[in-house]
Amino acid sequence: MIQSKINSLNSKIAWEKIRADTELFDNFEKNVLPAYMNTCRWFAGKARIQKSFKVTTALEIPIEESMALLMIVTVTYEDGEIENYLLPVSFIDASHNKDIAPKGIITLAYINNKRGIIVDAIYDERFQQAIFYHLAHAENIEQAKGKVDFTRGKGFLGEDINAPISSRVLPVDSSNSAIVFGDKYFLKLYRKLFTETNPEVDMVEFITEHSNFAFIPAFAGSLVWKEDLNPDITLGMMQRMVENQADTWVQTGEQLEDFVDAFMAKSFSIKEEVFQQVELLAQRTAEMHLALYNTGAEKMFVPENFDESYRKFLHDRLTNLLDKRYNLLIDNYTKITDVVTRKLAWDFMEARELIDEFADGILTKPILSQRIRIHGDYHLGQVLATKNDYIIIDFEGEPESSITDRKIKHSPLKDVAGMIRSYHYAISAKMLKDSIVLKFDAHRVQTVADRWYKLIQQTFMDKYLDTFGHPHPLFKNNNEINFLMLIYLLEKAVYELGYEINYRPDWVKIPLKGIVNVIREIEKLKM
Ligand SMILES: Nc1ncnc2c1ncn2[C@@H]1O[C@H](COP(=O)(O)OP(=O)(O)O)[C@@H](O)[C@H]1O
Ligand SMILES: O=P(O)(O)O[C@H]1O[C@H](CO)[C@@H](O[C@H]2O[C@H](CO)[C@@H](O)[C@H](O)[C@H]2O)[C@H](O)[C@H]1O
Repeated sequence: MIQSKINSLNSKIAWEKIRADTELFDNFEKNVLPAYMNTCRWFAGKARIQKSFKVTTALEIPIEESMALLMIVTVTYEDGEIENYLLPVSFIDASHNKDIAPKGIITLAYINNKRGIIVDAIYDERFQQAIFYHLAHAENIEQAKGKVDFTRGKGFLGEDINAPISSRVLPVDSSNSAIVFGDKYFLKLYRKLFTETNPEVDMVEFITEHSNFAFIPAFAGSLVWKEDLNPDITLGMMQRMVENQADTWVQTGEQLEDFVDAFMAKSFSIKEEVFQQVELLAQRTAEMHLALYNTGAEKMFVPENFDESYRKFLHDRLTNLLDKRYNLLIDNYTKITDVVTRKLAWDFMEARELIDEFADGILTKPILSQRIRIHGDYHLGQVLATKNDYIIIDFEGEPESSITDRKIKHSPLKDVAGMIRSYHYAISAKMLKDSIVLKFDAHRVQTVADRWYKLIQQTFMDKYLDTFGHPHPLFKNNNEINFLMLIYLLEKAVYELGYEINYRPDWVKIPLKGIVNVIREIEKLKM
């Protein structure tokens, strides 16, 4: 790994003109950035062999009496792949004595005879306020190349355009960074950048501007770097801030504690309140899909058929994923020590032919259901629980897919499968607790977990489909619904197998059981 070689940066040039100091930039790229970025949670390349860090663009944003630079840092890896990251930076003079979170301090610096620190500007209040001001006034800031275009969405309240507002960084470490304004607005600054509009902005803006669906945080604005001859690059998006108790992964986990207590006391009990919540989430999910089903919409959102090219895409994707996961599983098989997990792995490996044959149905079966833009990475962690309802967030799409693939239309059943898998995870993870595993026979624990899962799955599916009413062009008939659900459940569980092998080996059993559940259903269809 590349290490930092200096403690401070020096320049005789004023900070506002710092781009002219090529020597400083060179130093920054070689000696400061690698060390700093490797400490950041949002930098996804930590485990890879890094070759270089280059500031390929530095967009200028005026801030109170100074300037912040929205740097686009291009990271090149040894295998030749590159990634672009957004790093906003500003210089804070020591005499201003600002209280900056230690993780925001990039380096000490002497700039134009002034001692200070170069910081990640999200921690600099001047930057926070400037961004809010530009969003509120929907300004364009001209750059050496193109402009930074700030837009204001329907979710931005007129009363806030000129009113003072407090700002702070949300202390949640995730793949992006968030600044919160007056507990009213949530601004996400994207860290990993893509040379196309981020799907999240497309989706949130579309739902806010073209439907009455109120269960996403309304779109309040975005900032985009636009250059005539190149695709737009989305830098950030602002939504209304949602007061929430927790996400539904946490909520479901808490409810499952009651279920586990009942099980320990030898009874099977799911509170009526739990079924009501599952139904409400299913209803909101269906309503989100109805908001996205807009036959009069522009091309990006108009519903499409299961044409040949989509069928081929879906089939290729599933079979490629299967190839990758079979190889990964074979490579890691000896690390699996648990007998039950080994047996599940065997069941999966032995079913390759059956799965391939079933997957070929994607190419050959008549499918008259339609497809639309969907959430794409839908699970319990992507839904915030408010006092009495749910708010759906994080429309960035599947983390492993390219931006172009994330914008492909699917049957909304793919989202449903994501959520059903998540319920399966919730009960399975809970049942892995030592207090249960050590006390009860594995077969009995599995039977009880299956029973919980089947009831919840059925409750979700029934309410989801009822909300659409029958028939609906998105779901031609039950045969298609069942076939597509199995395909998407399989795809998701096979994807998850990779995630668990790489990040949570103790949980490998969960997606394997999900895959084997699908195999058993396929076998039943053949009988
Ligand atoms: N509009 C919002 N209002 C309040 N909190 C939010 C909002 N959007 C996201 N969050 C919080 O920020 C966390 C990260 O948001 P998410 O959209 O998942 O970002 P990332 O893309 O960084 O994963 C969420 O789990 C939630 O706690
Ligand atoms: O939320 P991300 O987009 O980062 O998704 C990744 O991490 C998820 C875990 O946080 C992972 O989700 C899997 O585990 C969840 C429980 O932790 C479960 O609710 C999901 O159903 C399951 O897929 C996701 O697969 C991964 O891409």
